[in-house]
Amino acid sequence: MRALASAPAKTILFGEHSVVYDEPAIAGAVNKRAYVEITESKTDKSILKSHDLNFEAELDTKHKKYNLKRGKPGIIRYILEALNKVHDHSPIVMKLSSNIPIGSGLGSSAAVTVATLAALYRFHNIRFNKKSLAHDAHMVEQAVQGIASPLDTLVSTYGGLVYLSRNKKVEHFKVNFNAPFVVGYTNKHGNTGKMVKDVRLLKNRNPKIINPVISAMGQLTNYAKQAILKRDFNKIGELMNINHGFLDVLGVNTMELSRMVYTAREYGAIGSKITGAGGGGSIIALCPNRVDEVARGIAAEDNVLKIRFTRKGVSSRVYK
Ligand SMILES: Nc1ncnc2c1ncn2[C@@H]1O[C@H](COP(=O)(O)OP(=O)(O)O)[C@@H](O)[C@H]1O
Ligand SMILES: C[C@@](O)(CCOP(=O)(O)O)CC(=O)O
Ligand SMILES: [Mg+2]
Repeated sequence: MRALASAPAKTILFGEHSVVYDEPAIAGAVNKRAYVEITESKTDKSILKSHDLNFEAELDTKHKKYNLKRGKPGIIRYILEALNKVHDHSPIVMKLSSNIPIGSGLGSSAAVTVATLAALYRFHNIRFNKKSLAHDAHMVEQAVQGIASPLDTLVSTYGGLVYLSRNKKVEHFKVNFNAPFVVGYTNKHGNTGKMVKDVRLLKNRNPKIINPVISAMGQLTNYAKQAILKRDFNKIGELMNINHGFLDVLGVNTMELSRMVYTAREYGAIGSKITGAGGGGSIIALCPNRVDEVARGIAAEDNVLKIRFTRKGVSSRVYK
């Protein structure tokens, strides 16, 4: 038997970090994906391989442990947590491929988690739907990171451009939002678990300052929702710039992220901000009629990712 699944990366337009404190957020699935294939193992060992991420590990699914043969271990924790939820510990071979920059604020952890769970459900012939899958994937991210909002796993499961409300209701934007965005990413990676914990510590030390900032980020996200519905790019850009300032206040900005954010504005972006957890990773810039200029400006020192929003969420199938 061979089970296959894939799930998209995402970019957060508004509300990263504040979404962890139940404020609303807006994020969209993008056309970069993680792919997982599961087959029965011909030996008594479970193996996880990734050519794209250049790692190979032997998995001990019973004890959530692994023996790394080569590469970096980080993302394996999400896979082991997913296996522990669903798998019966029979020996399998898992192959992971991905064209999502990892640890870059584009939700590779959520895409890998959603694709792994969907492939496992297919492999074991377990019924699932998007609601249950998004929920289980969120539980995996939470278990690995300690703190996580449901945003990334929801977007990776459902696809499309999504508004997540304060009470965790998902609204899908009906607009065809092919806005001219550029994503820039640096070679310095962030770690979501660490960034989210650092924000919590800052908030605990300075509640009277940070709590109002977090609620202002929620308010800003609600204004942004109206601006997106009206396709008011100037307003969206203005709100992105304010959101970036708030993320800086939360301490998740870095020299490289600042460089990309201000380079984008210098080359004509009407709004630019960190996207994702920060501490390294990516920025997103809104640049009507200036996409090529902004991309060239960022590429002088960092990397540019050509992304398009996609309606395509998780997809999976099985061959018997
Ligand atoms: N080259 C790599 N190979 C395997 N895992 C990695 C590699 N680089 C980073 N990781 C891990 O991948 C995970 C990325 O998740 P996260 O920090 O949420 O970022 P994102 O979801 O934005 O990509 C982290 O657990 C990190 O340790
Ligand atoms: C910072 C946060 O809001 C988004 C993290 O996204 P990413 O893992 O950096 O792609 C955390 C969360 O929502 O769980
Ligand atoms: Mg992540």
